[in-house]
Amino acid sequence: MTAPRTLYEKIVDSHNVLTLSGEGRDATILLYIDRTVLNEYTSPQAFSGLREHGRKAWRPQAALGVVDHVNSTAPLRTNHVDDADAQKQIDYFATNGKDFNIEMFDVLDARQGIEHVVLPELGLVQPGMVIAAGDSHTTTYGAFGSIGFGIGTSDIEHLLATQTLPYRPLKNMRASVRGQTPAGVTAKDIIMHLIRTIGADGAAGHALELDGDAIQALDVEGRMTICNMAVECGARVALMAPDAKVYVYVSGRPRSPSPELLERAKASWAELYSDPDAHFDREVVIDAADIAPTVTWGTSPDQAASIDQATPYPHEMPQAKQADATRALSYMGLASGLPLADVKIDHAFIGSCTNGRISDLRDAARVLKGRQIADGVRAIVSPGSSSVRRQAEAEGLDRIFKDAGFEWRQSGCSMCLAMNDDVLSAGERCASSTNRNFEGRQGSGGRTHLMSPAMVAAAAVMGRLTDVRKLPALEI
Ligand SMILES: CC(C)[C@H](C(=O)O)[C@@H](O)C(=O)O
Ligand code: SF4
Repeated sequence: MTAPRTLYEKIVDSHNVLTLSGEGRDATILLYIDRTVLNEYTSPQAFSGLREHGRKAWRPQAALGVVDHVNSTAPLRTNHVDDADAQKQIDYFATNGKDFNIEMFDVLDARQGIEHVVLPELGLVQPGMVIAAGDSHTTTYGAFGSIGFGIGTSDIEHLLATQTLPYRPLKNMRASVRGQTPAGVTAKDIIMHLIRTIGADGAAGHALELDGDAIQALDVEGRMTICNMAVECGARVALMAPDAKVYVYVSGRPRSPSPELLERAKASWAELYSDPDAHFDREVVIDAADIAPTVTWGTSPDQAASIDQATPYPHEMPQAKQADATRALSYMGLASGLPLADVKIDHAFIGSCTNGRISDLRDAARVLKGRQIADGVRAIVSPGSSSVRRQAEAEGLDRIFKDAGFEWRQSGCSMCLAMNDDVLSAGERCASSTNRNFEGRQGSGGRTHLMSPAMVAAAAVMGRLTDVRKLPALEI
């Protein structure tokens, strides 16, 4: 009988080419990578490295590149941007695609979008895979029971040249979210609550498996939101055991394997769960009933609270957190003891690989239907991919957003990290469906409050952070 293994260990074992050094838990192995994801921002040096060393891409068909970080989201955008550096990245990316025989989607491609939205919607993420990308939010793919992790530029070069990576397996951690979430609580609230509970380094050095009835109850897109943001509590890999919902999601998409192959794959997918006695180095249990709509008040994703709470008094916090909290409140321009529901906003942003999928847009549109954003608020929505945008338009969601006063833009990372023209001005405060609220993340001096898309919509309507469950009823 083999020793019980975690889901993470099973997938690592099945991709272990050979042991490079050490043994047991200290071994460094050579890990086979099924898919490589590239973007224009983190891949250039890797390609330059390949050129310098005279190397080719060993398995170009395993890689896909998408322009997403620096591109414009203007409704009538072209392949050209004003920023010369960004233009260079976009052009070099296209050249690299041609020279190395790798498929690349430029901004005008009908399949363009944020890489972590595009891969799953094409059917390129299947259970049991190992996927690496030059981007930390590659953890998103854990929603399918596949290992996804971010790598640096020199690793991208190694990966393209060999389709493998030297790899030190991670420790195992499990977070179980038990019971039922209260009405109005979304996947985003679950992950923000977990991050707030265990801290921004709570899962550092671990592969984080999430299970429990509250996770099983989520649709696949909600699960992606959670795995995406798991990196904000330090997890290098997030994982959820795949189930029938995942099987349905991964079939019938433009790049899904054939129905026959999928049928055969299901036999091995059925093994993708942690054995009952598998060892976890760390375990936490969250009671789903405790979770409320959550917003950040600070400059780290764990500086968060329920919307019905107030900003903290740093001296009442654990010693180790006081200095950061004081600095964060000052950067955010917030006094202590201020009810979060009194915090006024200037901006609202819906999009990103955390919450830019069709279900996220539907959630926000449900709140906005028949309502108007508050005077003085600027609100934009950037669908996670061009195909999400088309789907939303087919459902009439664009009209709801526009009628409410939102700008309906093209897809890309956009204001999630403000590498294009979608930037906050210093001092501006934004309700944002994104995943990072670091200082300057959405523009130098800009202030970010993270929350779910429905909560962003509610904040846009009220002009201040708002419990979406308490929005005044529509006058009909
Ligand atoms: C630009 C890229 C390196 C970065 C990441 O790795 O996550 C970005 O996507 C982000 O969200 O901060
Ligand atoms: S949308 Fe944001 S988090 Fe996602 S890849 Fe782009 S910048 Fe990173």
